[in-house]
Amino acid sequence: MASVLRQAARLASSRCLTQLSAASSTSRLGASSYNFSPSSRNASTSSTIKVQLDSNTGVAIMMFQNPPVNSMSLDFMTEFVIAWDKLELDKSCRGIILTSALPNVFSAGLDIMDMYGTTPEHRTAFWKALQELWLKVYGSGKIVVAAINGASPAGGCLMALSCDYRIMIDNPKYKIGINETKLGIVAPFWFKDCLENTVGYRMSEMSVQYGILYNSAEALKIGLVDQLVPEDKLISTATETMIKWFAIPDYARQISKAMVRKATMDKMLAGREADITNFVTFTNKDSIQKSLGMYMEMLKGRKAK
Ligand SMILES: CCCCC/C=C\CCCC/C=C/C(=O)SCCNC(=O)CCNC(=O)[C@H](O)C(C)(C)COP(=O)(O)OP(=O)(O)OC[C@H]1O[C@@H](n2cnc3c(N)ncnc32)[C@H](O)[C@@H]1OP(=O)(O)O
Repeated sequence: MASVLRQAARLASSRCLTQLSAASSTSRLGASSYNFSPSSRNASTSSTIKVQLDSNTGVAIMMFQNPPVNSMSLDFMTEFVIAWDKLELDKSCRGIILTSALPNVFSAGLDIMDMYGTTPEHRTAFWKALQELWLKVYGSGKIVVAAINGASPAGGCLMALSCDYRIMIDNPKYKIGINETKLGIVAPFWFKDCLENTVGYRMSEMSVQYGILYNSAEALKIGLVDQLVPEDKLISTATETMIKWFAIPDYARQISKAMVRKATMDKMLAGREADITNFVTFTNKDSIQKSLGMYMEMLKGRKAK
C-alpha cells in the first residue's frame, strides 16, 4: 500500500495530474454554504464552449454549443481544451459540470467530417486533440460530473465516461453508448477501457461488438450512468451532487482518483504515438472511408425522410 501511495503521490505531481495539488484547498465549502447567487457567476465564452464559474461554490458549468449536434470537431476540441485549462488553473474552481447548451443532444461524438476525405495531417491533428482532451478530463484532479441532456453516442459517451459521476435525463429517446461498430469503425482501446472500467468486462464485450446504444433506463441498469432525473432537475442535481463531493478533503480524494485511474492513463500515455498511427492508417483505408461516407449518407437520408 505504501508503494501505491508513493506512486500516486508521484502521479499527482506528474504531467497529467499537475492540477491535483494546486486544487487541494480542503473542503472550503460544505453543502450548507451553497449559494448560487447570479452575482457570484463568472462567465467566459468561446464560440463553441460556454463556461459559467460560481466562485462562491467552486462549481463551473461547461456547456457545449457546437450546433447542430455538438460533434467533436478539431476546432471544438481545441476550444474545449483551452477552456478546460483555464478552469484547471483557477483555484476557485473545484468541480466542473459538463453539459450541452443544445436541446436533445449532449454530443454526437467525433465529427465524422473530420475523418472523412481529410488528409492524414489533418487526421493526425484531430486525433492528437482528442487524446489531449481525454487526458485532461480523465486525469483531472477536479470533480467532474456529466449532466447528460441528450444523445451521447461514441465520442460523446467517452466524454461522459471520463467524468467522476454521470447524471442523465430520464427519457427513453436519449441514447448513450459506444456504437462505433455500427459505423463500420473500431473504438480504440482507451474508449473500450473506459467503458470496461465503468460497466465491467462482460457488458463491455457485448457492448463494443454490437455497438449498443442504451436508452437512459438501460444505461442506469448496467451502470453506464449513475442517476436519472427529470429534465428540469438535471443541473440542480448535478450541482447538489458536486457540493456533496466537496465535503471530501480534496487531496485525499485526488490521490485516490489518481490511484484508480493510473493504469488506464499510463496505458494511453505509453501508447500515444502508436494510437495516432493506428488511427491514421485505419482511416486511410478505402473500406473505412467508404463506411464513413455511407454512414454520413444514412444520417442525411434519414433527415430527408
Ligand atoms: C484498429 C485500430 C483502431 C484505431 C482507431 C481507429 C478508428 C477510428 C475510431 C473512431 C472513433 C469514433 C468515435 C465517434 O464518435 S464516431 C461518431 C459517432 N456518432 C454517431 O454515430 C452519431 C451520429 N448522429 C446521430 O445519431 C444523430 O445525429 C443524433 C446525435 C442522435 C442527433 O439526431 P438529430 O437531432 O435527429 O440530428 P440529425 O441526425 O438530423 O443530424 C443533424 C446534422 O448533424 C450531422 N451529424 C450528426 N452526427 C454527426 C457527427 N458525428 N459528425 C458530423 N456530422 C454529424 C448530420 O449529418 C446532420 O447534418 P445535416 O444537417 O447537414 O444533414
